[in-house]
Amino acid sequence: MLEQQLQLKHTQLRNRLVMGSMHTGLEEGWHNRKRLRAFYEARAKGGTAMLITGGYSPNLRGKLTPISSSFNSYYDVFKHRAYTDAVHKHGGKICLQLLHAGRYAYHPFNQAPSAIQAPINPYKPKAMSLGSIKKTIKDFAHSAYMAEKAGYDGVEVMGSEGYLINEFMAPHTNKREDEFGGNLENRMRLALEIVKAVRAKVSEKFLIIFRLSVIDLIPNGSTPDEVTIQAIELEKAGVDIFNTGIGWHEARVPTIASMVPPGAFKEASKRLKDVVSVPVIAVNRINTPEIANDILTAGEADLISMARPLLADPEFFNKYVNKQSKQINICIGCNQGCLDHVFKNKRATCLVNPQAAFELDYPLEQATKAKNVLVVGAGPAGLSASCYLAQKGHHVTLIDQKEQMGGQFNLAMQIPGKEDFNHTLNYYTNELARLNVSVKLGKAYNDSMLESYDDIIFATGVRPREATIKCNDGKRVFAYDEVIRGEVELGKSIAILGAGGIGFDMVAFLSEHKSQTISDFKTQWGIECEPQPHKDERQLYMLKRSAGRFGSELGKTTGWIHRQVAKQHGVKQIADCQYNSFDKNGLSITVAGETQTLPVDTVIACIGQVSNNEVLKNQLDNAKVHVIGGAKLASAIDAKRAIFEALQIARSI
Ligand SMILES: Cc1cc2nc3c(=O)[nH]c(=O)nc-3n(C[C@H](O)[C@H](O)[C@H](O)COP(=O)(O)O)c2cc1C
Ligand code: SF4
Repeated sequence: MLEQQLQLKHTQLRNRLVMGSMHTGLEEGWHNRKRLRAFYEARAKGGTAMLITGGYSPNLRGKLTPISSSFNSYYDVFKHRAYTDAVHKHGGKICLQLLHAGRYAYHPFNQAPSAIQAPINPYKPKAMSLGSIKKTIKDFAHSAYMAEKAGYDGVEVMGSEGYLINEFMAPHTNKREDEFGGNLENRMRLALEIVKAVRAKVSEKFLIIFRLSVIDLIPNGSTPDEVTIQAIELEKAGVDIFNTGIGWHEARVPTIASMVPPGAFKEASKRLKDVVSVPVIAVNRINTPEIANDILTAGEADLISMARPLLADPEFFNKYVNKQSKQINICIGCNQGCLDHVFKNKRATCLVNPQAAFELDYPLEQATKAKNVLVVGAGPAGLSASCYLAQKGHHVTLIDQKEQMGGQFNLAMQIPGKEDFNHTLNYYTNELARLNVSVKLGKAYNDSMLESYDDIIFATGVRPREATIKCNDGKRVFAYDEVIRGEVELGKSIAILGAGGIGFDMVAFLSEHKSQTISDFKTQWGIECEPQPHKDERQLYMLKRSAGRFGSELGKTTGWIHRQVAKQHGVKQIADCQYNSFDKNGLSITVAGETQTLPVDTVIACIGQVSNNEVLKNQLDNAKVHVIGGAKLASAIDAKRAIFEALQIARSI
């Protein structure tokens, strides 16, 4: 169980929860030092047993980007003392991750075992010379030595996800003919020499965690048998704990997005556990105490890594151990606030917790005077605003003209792969009760309410934009919300108008897309990893007015998955398209000047939203009226912005 201590050789972990490595964007330079310290401190204070920092390169060439962080000097030692002290003060342990990016390094000086370019990087690597390999081994050892000086309890050597060490292990990227390439013994030599060199440079009590790629999910990666041998040899070389690595960054198999069922990769940790005698950490999409405990009690791992779940809630462990699990703000795997930010060189944060990595920027202070606040609308913006305001000590009333709370959350959680939005709705429902928010459903706003409150927040959300297509023969264009709510009868040949997030969600919904787990890849483990095509009952078309690529506005880390789902289900996509009319023969469209009729029996509009803000038209000049979320701007459904604005408005009242 999560609360059990774990005695390592010389170190005791106070429980089984590890914060997985996360590069937040606060690591570089000196100016964000206090912010990063506050970020780590909050997670240590929240009860997490051990934190692993984001990846730091042991040398210049291994940096992920030219401005990414490295760790190898006394300047770094001095800077990092602040982090290790803050974590130790709260009884936690902290390890530094050493990551050499190899051919994923996004700069022209990148190096790899062989000069084979990664499909996700425009920079072709140079094959490393023997001298360069030896120097890299020394650099890892030196960084570990410095990490111990900085007060770290250990290092995690990053040997997975397709970075340098992993590239040496896999025949896919290692075509060397010297002692570091060819047979398995040679391919794993770099990993083993790094571990031995680190062990020789640090004290006996200093932990070495190795993140081992258990399943590469690329063609010509390490086979399961090879992984077994790698693990056994690495343990002999001095590894104290194994962390599980799943899939290279270039793998076309979802490994962490919301479409991945929680706990999907526990079998990978189990495979490691079966062959080593040191503790093993399970990873990826373990987002509730229940899933964590199932894995621990089944003996599938000894420790549980949660990375994003600790962005979503730094108090995860304390809430669990104090029997307040219902109060945990659960990570929904959306990547919108965290990884999608990192890929845009923005600071990582969290959709459901905009204070993550902004602890010092957006604190929520207690109100000096408790006010009466009315929140209108119980969707993402209204729910979160009510909770933040009540946390500050205000008296909050939340009304919604509907009989059900949740707004757009209710639609989102019906989409395959977005079921976890249910967690967020449950979280807010529980918090409203705990914080004594007065909730009145089925109650519409009217101006007579203005008198009774000090402040009024309109969070009335959005409704679907209606399509203006001429319809004949009793046909009608359906709105996406009525389709998701099951209010209309659908045919077998369906045109989806719009190729934004909702258009792609509609594809997953109509094709009843099923996410795959690691079991589906069992027979192909390490050999062939392309998901198998599905057999669909319905023919779907996806149309958009603009020219260009479908799904170009989707998030970097999930857009490719949505496009892959559409491909798997044989969705026919037509861009640069004008919609003319819809009748019993189908949908008339004009593409590149030519008019044609698509043989569809159903048309669904996923063409955006309009704000539901009519009720406040007369009140815009009123100083006590505030508008947030979709009611303010309906350009796209955006729960991240809604919750962020809710936090900001609560901070200002
Ligand atoms: C913002 C962010 C940055 C990350 N940076 C690193 C990193 O530097 N090194 C690493 O090994 N993994 C990194 N990861 C991956 C996580 O360690 C973890 O494997 C992944 O998020 C899945 O676990 P989770 O479902 O518990 O979040 C990062 C993840 C996120 C969300
Ligand atoms: S942004 Fe989404 S995936 Fe990232 S931590 Fe928050 S809830 Fe989880």
